[in-house]
Amino acid sequence: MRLLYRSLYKLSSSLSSVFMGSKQLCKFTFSSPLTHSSRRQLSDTYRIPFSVLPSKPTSRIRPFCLKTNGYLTHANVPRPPAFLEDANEKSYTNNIRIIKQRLEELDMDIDICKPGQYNHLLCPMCKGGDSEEKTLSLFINVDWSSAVWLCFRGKCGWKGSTMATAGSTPSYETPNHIDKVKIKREITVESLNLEPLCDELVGYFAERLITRETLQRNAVMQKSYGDQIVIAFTYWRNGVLVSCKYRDINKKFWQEANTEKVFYGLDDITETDDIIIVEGEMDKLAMEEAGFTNCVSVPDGAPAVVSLKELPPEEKDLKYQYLWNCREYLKKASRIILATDGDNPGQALAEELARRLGRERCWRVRWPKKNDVDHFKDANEVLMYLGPDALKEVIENAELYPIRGLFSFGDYFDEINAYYHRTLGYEFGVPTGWGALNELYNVVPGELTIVTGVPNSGKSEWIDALLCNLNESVDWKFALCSMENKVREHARKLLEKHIKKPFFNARYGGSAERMSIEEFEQGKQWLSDTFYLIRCEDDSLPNVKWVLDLAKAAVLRHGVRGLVIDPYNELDHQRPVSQTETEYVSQMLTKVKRFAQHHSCHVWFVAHPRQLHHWVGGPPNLYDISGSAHFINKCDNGIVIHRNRDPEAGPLDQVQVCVRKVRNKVAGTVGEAFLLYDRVTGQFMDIKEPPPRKK
Ligand SMILES: Nc1ncnc2c1ncn2[C@@H]1O[C@H](COP(=O)(O)OP(=O)(O)OP(=O)(O)O)[C@@H](O)[C@H]1O
Repeated sequence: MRLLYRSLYKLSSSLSSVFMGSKQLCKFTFSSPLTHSSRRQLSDTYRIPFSVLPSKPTSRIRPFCLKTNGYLTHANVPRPPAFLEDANEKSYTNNIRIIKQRLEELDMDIDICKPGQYNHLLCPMCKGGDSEEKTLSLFINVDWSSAVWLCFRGKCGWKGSTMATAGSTPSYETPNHIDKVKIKREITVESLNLEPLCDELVGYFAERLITRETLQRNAVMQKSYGDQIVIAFTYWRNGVLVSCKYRDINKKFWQEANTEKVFYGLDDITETDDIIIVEGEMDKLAMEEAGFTNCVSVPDGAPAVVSLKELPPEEKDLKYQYLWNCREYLKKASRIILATDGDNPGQALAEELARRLGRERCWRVRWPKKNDVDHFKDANEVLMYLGPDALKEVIENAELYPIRGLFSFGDYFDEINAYYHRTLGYEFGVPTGWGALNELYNVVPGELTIVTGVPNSGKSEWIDALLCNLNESVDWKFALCSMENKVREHARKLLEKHIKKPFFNARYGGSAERMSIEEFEQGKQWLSDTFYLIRCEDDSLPNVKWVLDLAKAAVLRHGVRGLVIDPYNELDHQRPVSQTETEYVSQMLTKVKRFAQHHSCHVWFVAHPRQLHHWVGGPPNLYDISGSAHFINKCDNGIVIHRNRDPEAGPLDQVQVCVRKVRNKVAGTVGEAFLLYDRVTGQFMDIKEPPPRKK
């Protein structure tokens, strides 16, 4: 029996040591003198039926399989035999001391923990998430020989183990086994053999305008590696040395292994609302020379580019662990100035920091110009070349970190200046070519004009004439989506307006001479150079997106400045059943306007009025447009084209251009103008001075 217990104890010890390294189910066989039955009994009793680092928090983690609900009670935890306790009292006390120390080093609060049972603690990695639940399950062996833990919070899953063997270190990792977290070592200036800076190194810093006082306040030291001396930047937290980073003469950096990742200069931001973050220790020291001690440096430099991935959960955000480790310091800050390097990695770092700290409280700096092309790169360069006052000015002139979608007018000053000085072009709009409309309607790039009128009022003709005028005056080109027109007929109408002669010798031409073949050939070239046709080749109806995509191609490929969609009802307007026509029209017009604005392109959109029941021959109202009041609400300009059809009421060739809406007062105002329509050439003319018809 005594022998059996001795073997048991031996087994228990050997189990402990295997326990740490194995991720497998541990089963042990015994060498003689155990009998088969005692071996089975022992095997059953001392099997450790769980992986030390289980992939799932299942029942496999229950030691000794004695409990059905996953938790052990004092009563059913097997205890070592009493005489062994006596015999190993010293080792038992030693175990407690070591295990306690190891777990406390990992920030586990084990004062309330009992061995031989599952203890529920706040996980030092995830702090229990937002709810701050005690999600860490810690099991300490009854004899304090080892401990194992697992955080049951899905996002964390931190797990690990440690044992009381001298010289061993705890091991722990996240469920994916990729985020191996380094063990935090206790270090001191003495244990790292750090020494005060020698005069040569003080001189080296002096060349960079870093004074001895600044070096002393920041406890910059040195360390000897054989005959080489390197700079030691000491990292402190609450006055305790937590890490040390070295820099050799070749600007090579390395950090003390297994130490905590925190900001350099952390203790300088304990009480500050404003924090400056820089990219290197030298920059932190440079900031101090400019009068800013509320500055910290990142410990690891900058990433090459901004990650395109979603932000990882903080426990997996290993590159930026220092941010999370210093969260308490950063929480309080209301203004964080990101004074990272001006190069691409520096800017990528600023973006990564801003993503994590919240853009709304971040600011950024603009490094001054070095010459016509380059800017200074960082704080130390500015200090060295321009001095502390210039560096101070850089920080004082820090600007709000941009937030996508949130702007100030200041962001647009270039554009506003250009508008004021009229260097953009067409600020007042392009005159239509008809004096009668000069005060009422001018064509501004980026605006949307809705044109309506009863059928056959001459809407399409008027728009075509307008395009010809604009081409003549400012050489604009246009994309035409005119579904009702046959191409050849549309060509005829445009050519007649351009050449100012009828296309055919036909009835409508009267005595006017037909355009010559030369004029026709020249006109064809003009057509090709001026208009780009958006047409659906098959029978299906195009939708607005399709039209706008092609118009965009016409803008980029041919530089068109105007798009005509004539008429609206010839497009495909299928919409989801849940969407009303009003909602659809609103969204559709938003897309059209966005296109116009983005491409600085004027869009004319022809929309028919709904059936007018009691029409007495007058021009319709913009609100009569079939479909939705959004046509009038959303457009920049609303024009009704109307013509007199009653010989009693006035001349039949008179066309009324009713400008019913002008949003941009620079470009016009509401009012009416009358033009004459020349049926032979399709030209529209001012009434007072009709242009001579070419014979
Ligand atoms: N003031 C006018 N006097 C005589 N005929 C005109 C006048 N204005 C247009 N027309 C003629 O009316 C016809 C239709 O013109 P247009 O296609 O421009 O009208 P619309 O308003 O666009 O028609 P719809 O609403 O059917 O598309 C053309 O043959 C055109 O020559």
